[in-house]
Amino acid sequence: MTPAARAAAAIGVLDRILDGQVAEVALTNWGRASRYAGSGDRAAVRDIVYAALRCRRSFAARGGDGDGYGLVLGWARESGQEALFSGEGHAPAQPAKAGRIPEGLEALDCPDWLAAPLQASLGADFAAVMQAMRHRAPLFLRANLARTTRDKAIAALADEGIVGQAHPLAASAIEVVEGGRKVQASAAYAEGLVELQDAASQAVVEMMPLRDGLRVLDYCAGGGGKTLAMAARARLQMHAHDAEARRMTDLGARAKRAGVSVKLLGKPDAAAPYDLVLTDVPCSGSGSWRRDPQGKWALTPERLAALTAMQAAILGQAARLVRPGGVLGYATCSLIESENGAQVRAFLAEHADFTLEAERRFTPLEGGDGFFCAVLRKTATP
Ligand SMILES: C[S@@+](CC[C@H](N)C(=O)[O-])C[C@H]1O[C@@H](n2cnc3c(N)ncnc32)[C@H](O)[C@@H]1O
Repeated sequence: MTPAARAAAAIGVLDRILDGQVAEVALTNWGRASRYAGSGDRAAVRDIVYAALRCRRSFAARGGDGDGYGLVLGWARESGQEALFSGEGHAPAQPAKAGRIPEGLEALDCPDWLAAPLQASLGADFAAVMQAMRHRAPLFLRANLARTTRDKAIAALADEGIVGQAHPLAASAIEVVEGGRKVQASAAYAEGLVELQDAASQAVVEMMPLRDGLRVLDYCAGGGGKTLAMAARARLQMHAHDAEARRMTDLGARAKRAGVSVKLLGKPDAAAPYDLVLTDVPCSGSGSWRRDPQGKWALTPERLAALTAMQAAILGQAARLVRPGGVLGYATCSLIESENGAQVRAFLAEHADFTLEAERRFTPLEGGDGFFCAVLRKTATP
């Protein structure tokens, strides 16, 4: 496919997404219907689609319209490729609208209602963080320290043409700078030497005070990213639970590949009390909008309020499962204060038997996704 035909394909995919399809579904459907498209074409179309979803507001301004055509034209204008819109062959039609240079929140691709809460949380970093969110996230791997060292994992990846560099956010973090598309087919991945995991997500796990022998529960395990990262750090009695058990379907196989043992629990209190309970709660996902840009535009004040209520309920339930003297970890991939520090302070106001031991916020300015993590200690006497 020519670059212009790829732009035209991206327009079609974006129109499906704007009609309500999930981005991944729309891309898969397009791929199935376009047998002529090679892997390079698919990757290029995907990149344009995701860029347009991340920068939906500013590209609509530049392209003169918020439909697929306008968004891809906005992308082409921002990246100096307007000549792709020639109307010749498979190229998109020549532009009829001039568009305009986006300004303020529009230029930052920030929904109006989110500016106040994000400015309140991020302060002087607000504009830089929103700018960073306009670009794709780096690809990070976690060296599985249960099986290898980070340096050996980097060497094993290099043997397969994948160039990785140690990243300062976490002792296990590797940033892939070349050959990222080969990772999932690599022997290093198949043998469990590395896992796909954001660097800040790894840093959150490093904040958990883990040591051999501890009885640990990952209360919101989902696919098990943090479960496996915790299990790799020490010889734990590791338990995983999720309200939607089907999310943990692959966790057994992933644990086996990683060489760690995890017990899946239908009921979180089945093995209580625990030395440490991690609650990686459902959240706005505002820290990972680079990877899931549809979430930025779909979030509403009502949804945010429902999420904060759910987070408070989960914290309260999980707190009861921690043994006296044990630890409750609280994590979100959010940059919004009501889900982070404010949530922890509200918990502490109601739970006099807990104290705050550590708290940290991560933003994309450090390279990884936006995250928040608090470590809460339960008093030793019940
Ligand atoms: C942010 S995701 C977890 C991601 C996972 N820890 C990881 O690192 O891959 C939040 C998870 O919480 C689960 N969840 C939602 N409500 C819950 C509840 N009341 N109790 C336990 N899990 C819940 C969701 O099903 C979802 O899988």
